[in-house]
Amino acid sequence: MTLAPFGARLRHAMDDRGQLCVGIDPHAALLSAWGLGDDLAGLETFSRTVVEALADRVAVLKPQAAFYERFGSKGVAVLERTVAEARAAGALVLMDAKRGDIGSTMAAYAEAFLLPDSPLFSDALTVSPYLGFGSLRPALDLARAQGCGIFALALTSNPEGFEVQRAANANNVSVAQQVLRHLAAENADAQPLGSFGAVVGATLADAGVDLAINGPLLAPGIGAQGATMADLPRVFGAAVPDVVPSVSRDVLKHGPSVTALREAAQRFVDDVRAVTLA
Ligand SMILES: O=c1ccn([C@@H]2O[C@H](COP(=O)(O)O)[C@@H](O)[C@H]2O)c(=O)[nH]1
Repeated sequence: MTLAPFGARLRHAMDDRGQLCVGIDPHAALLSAWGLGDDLAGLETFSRTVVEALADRVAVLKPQAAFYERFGSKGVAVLERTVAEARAAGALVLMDAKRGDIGSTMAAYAEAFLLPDSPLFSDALTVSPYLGFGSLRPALDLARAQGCGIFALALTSNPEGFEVQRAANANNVSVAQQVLRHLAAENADAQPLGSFGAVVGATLADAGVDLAINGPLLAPGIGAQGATMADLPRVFGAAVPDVVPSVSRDVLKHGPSVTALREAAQRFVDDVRAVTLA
């Protein structure tokens, strides 16, 4: 069955459930705080609990692949189950794997995450455009064909990103702005929202770029990295309705109580709603 375009599915999910992405980041410190071992059993219980708590109510769940890969193939198997269970429970799954390589290799990464028969099939994938936006073509094309989404790093939430992403070409156009222009071209004419998004940190003093890409803007950095939902209007301006604020540790620290995880996520959803209605 062919999926509807990711952008349309995301818009619907955000209208229905609110603008929030919760990251599934099983840090060793969180496993310990939840009373779990830093091992495969802990990884599985942690992931299952987050899915049980949130997959039927938040718009997007974003597993961070690194925390599964550190356990090798058995950790990746937990990731496969986590993705499948989260999708089955109704969440859109954005795989945070930040893949990026020459085009021929990018095609294999795209198949790993965006081909429906793949064990890691996800609704969307984060990618790095720093081998040149054109190197992402196989992933962009496969995502479009399968009703999936792509989120390309534009202005990341970490301070170290500045020297690369704010560097400018001879026409004084920053690298980030060029990425955003490419995304806007991919989203041309898409309704109600394009499927090709950008990662723009909520931690930025201001975006300083044109964010009108007709696509979603994933905004990590809220909570543990210091940003709040109140920062969204300053960073994103008129694009706030297309922002998918992303929170990992500041929700996850409330586990393992399912109720407390749900309440924490709901507080963030309410905070975003307050900002968008202001
Ligand atoms: O610019 C970026 C891109 C991705 N991330 C990822 O988001 C989460 C943030 O976790 P918190 O606990 O909410 O800080 C994590 O998986 C990062 O790899 C980001 O932070 N910034």
